[in-house]
Amino acid sequence: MISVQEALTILQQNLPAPRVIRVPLEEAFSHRLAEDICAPEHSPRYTSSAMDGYAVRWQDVMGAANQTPIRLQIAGESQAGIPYDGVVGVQEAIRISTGAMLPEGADTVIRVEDTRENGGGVEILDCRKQGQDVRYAGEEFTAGTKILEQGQVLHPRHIALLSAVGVDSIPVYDAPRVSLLITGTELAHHGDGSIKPFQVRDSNAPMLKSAVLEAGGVLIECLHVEDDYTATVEAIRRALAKESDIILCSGGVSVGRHDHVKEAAEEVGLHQLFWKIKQKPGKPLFVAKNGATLLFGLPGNPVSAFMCFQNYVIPSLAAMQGVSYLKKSISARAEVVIENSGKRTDFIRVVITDEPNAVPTIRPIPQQGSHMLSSIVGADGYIVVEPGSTLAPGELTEVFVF
Ligand SMILES: Nc1nc2c(c(=O)[nH]1)N[C@H]1C(S)=C(S)[C@@H](COP(=O)(O)OP(=O)(O)OC[C@H]3O[C@@H](n4cnc5c(N)ncnc54)[C@H](O)[C@@H]3O)O[C@H]1N2
Ligand code: MOO
Repeated sequence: MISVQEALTILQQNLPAPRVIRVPLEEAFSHRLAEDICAPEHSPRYTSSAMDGYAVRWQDVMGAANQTPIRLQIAGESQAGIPYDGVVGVQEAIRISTGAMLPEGADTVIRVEDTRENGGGVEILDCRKQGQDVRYAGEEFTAGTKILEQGQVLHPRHIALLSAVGVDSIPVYDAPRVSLLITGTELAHHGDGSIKPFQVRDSNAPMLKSAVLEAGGVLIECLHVEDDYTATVEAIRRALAKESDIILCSGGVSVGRHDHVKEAAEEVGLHQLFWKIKQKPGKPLFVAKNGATLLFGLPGNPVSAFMCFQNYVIPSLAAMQGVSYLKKSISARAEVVIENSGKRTDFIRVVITDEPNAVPTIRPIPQQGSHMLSSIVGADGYIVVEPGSTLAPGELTEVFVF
């Protein structure tokens, strides 16, 4: 059996390289940028008005006030999308809408509220400073400025920024392609109304499907096989033929007479990277490789499957999307004594309590069985405690957050 660290290192050395694809902006949501993006255009693109009002020359209106209004001639209009094509002359005003292009010759905008129209003219009743309510071309950033960094996950606000400056398609990391293979003769669908007393509802398939999506992967297919060697061989062969980056198997990796995943994987040409890690839960995790495809044989116990997904599959999927091979962690203090008197590294599920102006504290979930899903639902993360080691109350430790 190898250690947790050895397993992580082997995995890191064998990860498929990230694939870069160019996608139209409309399809970029939730992808990760593969390159820095520089703005092709200034923002704003042109100098415009921030308010509805009149575009004027500061020289003509300075000093205008309620008691001493200044009258200008209205010479035209600049509407958003229909600019005024002349030049603003002496003592002229141009009606202007919010977002409309500031006409040549004007340098200041007077809001409608600070004016009074009469006849063909307008009286300016107030003005504060030259350039008021003008938005200048390039004032946010100029063309060529770096606006987004490689690795950024594209949320709606990032997509808005890219479209505002005329980016039409972008290089992103392709979502890793994942095939799921759920093994187990005892399994029944979660919605099965005529489940037999000796059957188990399949919670790994729904969990892993959503876990893959949450980690940025794309699910190619989800196959179910009974604990049958030939069926398992065929299912893995099929997943390989689909050019999966990752084949994620559930169950059938221990030493029972009906555990076939390891032998079946080897039969179709995957070679073992490791099998069995000195850890709890998840001891029989099996990882194998064929070309650019990695196979994870997750143990069938639902908590073991989840914890192996957290500790090994998530960092792998992240690395395949251009993110360094890291797990998200925080520092926290133990509330109580936490010890590992066993022989395997223990992934102890903990509840995190935020403390005002202090380091958060943690306490273990009381029931940690690898068949008890409540041990991960009731927890906020896990700590890694080596065999024979003890955390004293108040001691700082690293917590990997779910
Ligand atoms: N003699 C030994 N037996 C076992 C060992 C060992 O070292 N020696 N290791 C134990 C450990 S640790 C684990 S973890 C399990 C892993 O076994 P498998 O990966 O072969 O998983 P299965 O036997 O198929 O199932 C185990 C358990 O999980 C339930 N299960 C399976 N699939 C699902 C699913 N999709 N949804 C919900 N529950 C599932 C299954 O019914 C079993 O109860 O092996 C130990 N045995
Ligand atoms: O890996 Mo097992 O999870 O210890 O039950």
